[in-house]
Amino acid sequence: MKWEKGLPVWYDGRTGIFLFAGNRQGKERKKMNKTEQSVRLAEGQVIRLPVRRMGINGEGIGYFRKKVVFVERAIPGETVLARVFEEGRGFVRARLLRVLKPSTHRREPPCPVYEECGGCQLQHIDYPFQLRLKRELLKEAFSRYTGLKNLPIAPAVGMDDPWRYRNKAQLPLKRIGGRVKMGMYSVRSHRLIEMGDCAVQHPEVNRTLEEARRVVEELEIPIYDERKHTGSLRHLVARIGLQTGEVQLVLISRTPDLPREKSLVKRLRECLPRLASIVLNVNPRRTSAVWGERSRVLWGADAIREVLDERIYALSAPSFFQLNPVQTVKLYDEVRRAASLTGRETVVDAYCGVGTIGLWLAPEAGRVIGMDTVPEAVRDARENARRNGINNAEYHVGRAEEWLPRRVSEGFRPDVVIVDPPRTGLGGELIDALIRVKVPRLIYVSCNPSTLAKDSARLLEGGYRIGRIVPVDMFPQTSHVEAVCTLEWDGEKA
Ligand SMILES: C[S@@+](CC[C@H](N)C(=O)[O-])C[C@H]1O[C@@H](n2cnc3c(N)ncnc32)[C@H](O)[C@@H]1O
Repeated sequence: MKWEKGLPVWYDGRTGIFLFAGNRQGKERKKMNKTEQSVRLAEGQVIRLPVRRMGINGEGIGYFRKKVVFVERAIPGETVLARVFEEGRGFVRARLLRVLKPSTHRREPPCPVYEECGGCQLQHIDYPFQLRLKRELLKEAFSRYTGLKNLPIAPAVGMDDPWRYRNKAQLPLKRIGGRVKMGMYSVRSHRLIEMGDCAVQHPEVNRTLEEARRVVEELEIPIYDERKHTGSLRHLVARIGLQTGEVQLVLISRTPDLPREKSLVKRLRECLPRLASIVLNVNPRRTSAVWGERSRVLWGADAIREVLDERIYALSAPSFFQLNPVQTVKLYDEVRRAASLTGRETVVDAYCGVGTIGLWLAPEAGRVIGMDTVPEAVRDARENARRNGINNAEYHVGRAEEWLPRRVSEGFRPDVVIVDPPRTGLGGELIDALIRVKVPRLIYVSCNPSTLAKDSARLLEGGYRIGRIVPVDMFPQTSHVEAVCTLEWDGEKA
């Protein structure tokens, strides 16, 4: 007999289950017949689990009696003791109790709030192994959705220093007692975890947010209460141009104005001399979405500037921009390599944001056409083309899944199409249009291995073949994976 957290336990070698004395589930389980035991794995049971691989959310995954078991903070290669806390269809979630056989890649997470904060998932794993696991995630996703096992997936392109890389953070606020608190929500909850000096955010982003929080508290700006849907200020957002040092602060409010707005702007400017822009974004809805549709500049410029490899980019508050500028250069270089342009091609930059990828390629292309649904981003893209002396690029406001099929039906035939969609992936209409148009080179930039692999499976069925897949680590310490997947039109197959 062993002891676990003050309870005597028996290990049943046949089932691999630890049975607690006095535990109803344990007693009932002893009475079950063999078939029942092979399928039931109830809440509270403690199991011994060899961890086989990493899940998309960074959890360790093992298999127990044909069920997939997810255990947060367990590392592939380890054997752990875990307690089941949730049973789903064909899977269970279990909490890590003890690591019986630790991985050589396990390390002490440097962040003091790592266990509570939902921001990072891999700080307990050394960085080289994080990169290997991310590559494996892509491999598994492609194997599951396309059935292809030996795809040419390159080693993940990592960072020399995988800390303090994030150029932007958006944090919710809460008034608790007399204090204004700010932080991340802990996993699967709205419990606010104060983060202090976040180890993956740029120090200037941390400083801007903390100073702004202090000023908001000092001026007693009313904070939004999500339960009652009252108060004003919901989130603070800070973004920095790493090369220019310019900082933008966005105040996201339920109400169209903030009380003491003038004093607030004055104090923020006094406390934060690197601010180049203060914007109020209004989100009056009862929603967990952070951003509202309308923005108003309270002070300074409407956009900050960033420089990537000698190109300058304007970034308005609502426009998307990659969160890790150091890796963005490597990501776009990878896209340029994949495109292998000769100067004559027509290139489509679908989901273009502020035009970054298209402008990276424009000097080597005949013509670049980009589109995005956010009007501010398209305005930035046009301005960015002008500022960089690029006159063969045009940008449109529109949905890629509507724009491209319409143009294809009018006879438009691009040579290279780059798609860089949100996590949800490409729409069916866009995939159909890409199959109809038979693009010689289709470059899919993705931040979600599952949708990338699912969409690729449909493109493969339609006549494309996969050239190369390169993971680029845009988000060290987290389980997120970015990849550049090159697809080529396979004339023979079609
Ligand atoms: C992952 S970002 C990529 C942006 C850009 N390629 C870059 O590297 O910065 C996705 C972009 O798609 C835009 N977007 C979302 N849905 C869209 C759609 N249906 N059609 C076109 N653009 C869309 C978003 O506004 C965002 O700018």
